[in-house]
Amino acid sequence: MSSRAPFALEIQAFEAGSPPPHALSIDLGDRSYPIHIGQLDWLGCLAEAQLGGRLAVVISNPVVAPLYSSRLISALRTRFAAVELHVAPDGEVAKEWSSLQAILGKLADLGADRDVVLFALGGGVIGDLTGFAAAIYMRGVCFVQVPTTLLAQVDSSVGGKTGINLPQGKNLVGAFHQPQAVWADLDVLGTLPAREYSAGLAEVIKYGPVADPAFFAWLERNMDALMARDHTALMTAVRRACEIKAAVVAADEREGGVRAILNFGHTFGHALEAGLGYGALLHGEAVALGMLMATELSVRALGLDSQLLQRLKSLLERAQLPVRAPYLDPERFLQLMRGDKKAAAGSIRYVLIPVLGQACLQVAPDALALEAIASHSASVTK
Ligand SMILES: NC(=O)c1ccc[n+]([C@@H]2O[C@H](COP(=O)([O-])OP(=O)(O)OC[C@H]3O[C@@H](n4cnc5c(N)ncnc54)[C@H](O)[C@@H]3O)[C@@H](O)[C@H]2O)c1
Ligand SMILES: O=C(O)C(=O)C[C@@H](O)[C@H](O)[C@H](O)COP(=O)(O)O
Ligand SMILES: [Zn+2]
Repeated sequence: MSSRAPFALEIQAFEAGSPPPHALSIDLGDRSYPIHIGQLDWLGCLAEAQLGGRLAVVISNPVVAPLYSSRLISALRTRFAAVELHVAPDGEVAKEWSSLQAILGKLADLGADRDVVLFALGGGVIGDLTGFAAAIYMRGVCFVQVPTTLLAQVDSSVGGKTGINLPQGKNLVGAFHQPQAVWADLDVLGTLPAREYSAGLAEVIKYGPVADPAFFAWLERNMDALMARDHTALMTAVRRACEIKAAVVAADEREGGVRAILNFGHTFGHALEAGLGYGALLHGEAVALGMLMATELSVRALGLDSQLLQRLKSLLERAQLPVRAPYLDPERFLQLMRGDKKAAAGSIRYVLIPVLGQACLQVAPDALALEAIASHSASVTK
């Protein structure tokens, strides 16, 4: 098997000790935008973004809207003549055509023109759905990400990947469309259920193996504080995750190369999500399992030191994430992975780890991939 060179990535060194500034910026030329992190004043963020006008539409869901929409709507009323709320269904199942159509229909019914601004108030599902609606309504309108899950704050709200699922695979329909700003208010995480919080930690952990050994070691030292939702630890983790994601996206917005490293664990994970039925596993849980499988494959195919596999497994366990996948028929698993967007010329390309902190995109024999899957899966349907 030919071995690919790891992607090169330049990121600022990780400094856990220094007090983090509360706003980052993602450098995309005239489409650059701020990522605000911390205890936020949404009015101030809005003023800084210089957003205002005739109509703002908040897109949320039945869980998040009762918690946070009135606070957001009050802030928006100071700068928009009209503010409307649209409540999409909750959960992964909402990332589909009917939810998208309902948003687009609502915008048209409201008489929204190209100056409308959408606000995605929710987790990654609401962010992906709202972003896609913003990308295609009147061929593109502005939107702001107001992420309310840990996963959305550390990953999905940044970088402009938007879209919906098909039964055949995750995120198979979508667009790259960058938001105007990201407002990651750590206070809203107080109401997040424990299982969802853990799912977010999976995407935090992801950044270590592919880009940042020092951050990985910091996570090992600070997982207990993170599990206790300690504010300082959380601030450091969210900020570092966004810093890495912003650097990767700025280097390769449309995933022609290095951006693929953010897909570590996702070839396996997305297959689990689609194969078991959307919502059976949370996205972060599927990514946790996928990272174990991809690391196992890296050991078997690239000779990665198996110590990393043990370290990763132990960190995932401490984050209360699953480390054994439910059974999925191996042929179905492979079939779903062949539909992954990174596949080329009929071959599945995996994000693998030749050495801690570096990643490459690599074809591997199906037999090895099946061994990696079997090593971290239940052997039969329960
Ligand atoms: N675009 C990207 O770059 C990107 C990156 C990672 C993941 N994703 C996508 O994100 C989705 C997963 O996102 P998620 O994990 O945020 O799931 P989610 O959006 O379904 O939110 C998880 C659950 O938490 C609830 N919730 C949200 N905020 C809450 C709060 N503050 N308090 C109480 N409950 C709250 C939601 O209603 C939901 O039930 C997947 O579809 C995944 O494919 C996209
Ligand atoms: O931003 C990216 O790039 C990512 O790959 C982040 C992933 O965590 C995320 O789940 C993303 O939605 C996956 O994208 P896809 O292109 O594999 O559908
Ligand atoms: Zn993901």
